[in-house]
Amino acid sequence: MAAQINPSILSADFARLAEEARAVEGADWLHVDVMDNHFVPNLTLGVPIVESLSRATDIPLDCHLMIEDPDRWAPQYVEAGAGSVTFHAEAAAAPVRTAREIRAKGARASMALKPATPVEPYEDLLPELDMLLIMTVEPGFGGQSFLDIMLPKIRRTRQLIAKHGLQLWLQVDGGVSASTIERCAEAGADVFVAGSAVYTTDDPAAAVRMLRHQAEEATAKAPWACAH
Ligand SMILES: O=C(CO)[C@@H](O)[C@H](O)COP(=O)(O)O
Ligand SMILES: [Fe+2]
Repeated sequence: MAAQINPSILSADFARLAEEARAVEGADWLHVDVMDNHFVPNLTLGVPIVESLSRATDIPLDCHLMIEDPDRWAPQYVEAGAGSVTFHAEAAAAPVRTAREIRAKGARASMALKPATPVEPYEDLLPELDMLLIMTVEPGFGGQSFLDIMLPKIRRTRQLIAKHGLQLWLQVDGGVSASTIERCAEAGADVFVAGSAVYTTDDPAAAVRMLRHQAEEATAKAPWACAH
């Protein structure tokens, strides 16, 4: 699969979300960070804004739920128009049921792991998912520094995907920029969330194109991609 770049609107101007979505034309997905001030110490937006945003843009929405009780809320984000819904493993009481409900409603099901959460306990669940998100910062805020110590987890996850012959997408989120995206791609990520690296530039669409180019060049040289 070609590298996908998902700009995070957490770094956009929330008063001009429709315009900010247009500014990243060509992006694969628009990453929408939903925070409830309980699972993470920050508060962003909820179902009504996702509904409006999905009407305002043709770019599919990749909703990253950093909330408690995602089992209850995740299906509502599919109904609101999200094409992909990510819930956190640390917050879900019934991740298999929640993933199945997301898929049954017609969206891609994805699960996220905080930096201290290992992937291995979830190996048997991977076939239930369309994407796994490895957080490369502690969730809650944009503009943080990329955690290099997550690279081994990305590599191990890519090996698990190969071992089971899965079509699972592997997303990284947090501190992804021109200076870190190549390391992520080499390690095995194929979906890249970038907030500040896209929205703090004068030309967000050009930043998306540049990040995609860098990721694809790095992937072409990566041992995991050559083995395909
Ligand atoms: O989920 C989160 C933060 O919790 C992210 O999606 C951030 O929005 C990424 O921002 P940058 O680190 O790319 O600035
Ligand atoms: Fe996110």
